[in-house]
Amino acid sequence: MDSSTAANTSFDVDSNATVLLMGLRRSGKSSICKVVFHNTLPLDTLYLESTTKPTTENFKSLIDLAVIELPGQLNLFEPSLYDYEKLFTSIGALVYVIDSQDEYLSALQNLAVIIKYAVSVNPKIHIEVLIHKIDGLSEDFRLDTQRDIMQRVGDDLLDYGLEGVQISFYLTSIFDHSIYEAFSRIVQKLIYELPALENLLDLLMQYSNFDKVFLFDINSKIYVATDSSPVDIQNYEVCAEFIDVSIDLDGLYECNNQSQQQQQQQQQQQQQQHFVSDTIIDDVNGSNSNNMMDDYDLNKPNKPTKCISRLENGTMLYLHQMIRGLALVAVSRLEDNNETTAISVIDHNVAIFKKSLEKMWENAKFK
Ligand SMILES: Nc1nc2c(ncn2[C@@H]2O[C@H](COP(=O)(O)OP(=O)(O)OP(=O)(O)O)[C@@H](O)[C@H]2O)c(=O)[nH]1
Repeated sequence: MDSSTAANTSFDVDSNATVLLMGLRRSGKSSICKVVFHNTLPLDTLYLESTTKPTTENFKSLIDLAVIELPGQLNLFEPSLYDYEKLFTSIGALVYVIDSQDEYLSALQNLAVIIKYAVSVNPKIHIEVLIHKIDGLSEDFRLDTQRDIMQRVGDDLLDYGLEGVQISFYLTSIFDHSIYEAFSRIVQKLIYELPALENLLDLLMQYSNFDKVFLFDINSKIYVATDSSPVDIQNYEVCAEFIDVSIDLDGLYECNNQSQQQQQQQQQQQQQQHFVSDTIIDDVNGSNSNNMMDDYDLNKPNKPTKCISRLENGTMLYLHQMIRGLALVAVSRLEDNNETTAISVIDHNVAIFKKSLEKMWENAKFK
């Protein structure tokens, strides 16, 4: 990949890179925030207290994302302290959470009223519906539920004369990767220049013999972009787990005086995740003391990490830390015999990709 092939475009993020999370009480809003953005274990959300007032969380990644959660008991049309018009005009996406394990007809009525209001004050708003807690439904029943909900929402909008409104539906659960996949797709809609990023990733894939490549936000495991081939959830899972393994190995590499017990634990964890022992971890700048999570503190110097591993089935995983707490993670079915040359080519291409990303970021209007 030569540097002139890398698109020379700047990317803007939506000035409204704010997601409004709504849904009835106990639908799962706080749990989603905790699991996706704070790495809370799903079971630790069981006894979360009810949210009583709007909360905002800010996440710095490729875009500076804000997630506002409105308590389930708030009624938009009761006189209140909150300026809903201002709120709805300033958001990029409305994410409405429906508890699929519960009786959902009242949630659907509530959703239709909210959509009607949202599009009247902000016609450009993205409307995203999470059919949530699907872990409690059988495979067949999940699809039936989705069909039923989509049909009813469509009918309700028709009654309001809003048949043209675009709504995306996702089947989600905090107990598997579906919630990350849904949030990845939602966040991507707020990045204006996503097509340019996808083009760059397509080029990188083509010149580097990758089968799939993701640009991940390291902390949340949301992917902010991927190449244009379809996402296979297994590829996503293996790449997301590889980030954790790389971080663990990075820590191991950093602390020479780490106790033997900790090292054993990390080795066990690595084996559990089916990674073979020929993982190479490398600091691209030549210094050994780095931690990928450092990139989150944007005031700290950027010390990128690279990690390569071969799975038992021969697949190669390649991770390279980028800017803004992001990591490029790729899957390749590269043969063993030409590995060294191929990795040099990949390193070269990835370095060009990273420069293009830096350039895009420098030129971004909204930071
Ligand atoms: N089975 C299952 N339970 C979930 C899932 N997500 C959340 N829950 C559970 O649902 C319950 C309510 O979750 P909360 O996150 O508190 O719901 P909320 O929408 O924030 O509720 P309010 O603050 O009252 O508006 C908790 O016991 C969670 O553990 C899921 O994907 N599957």
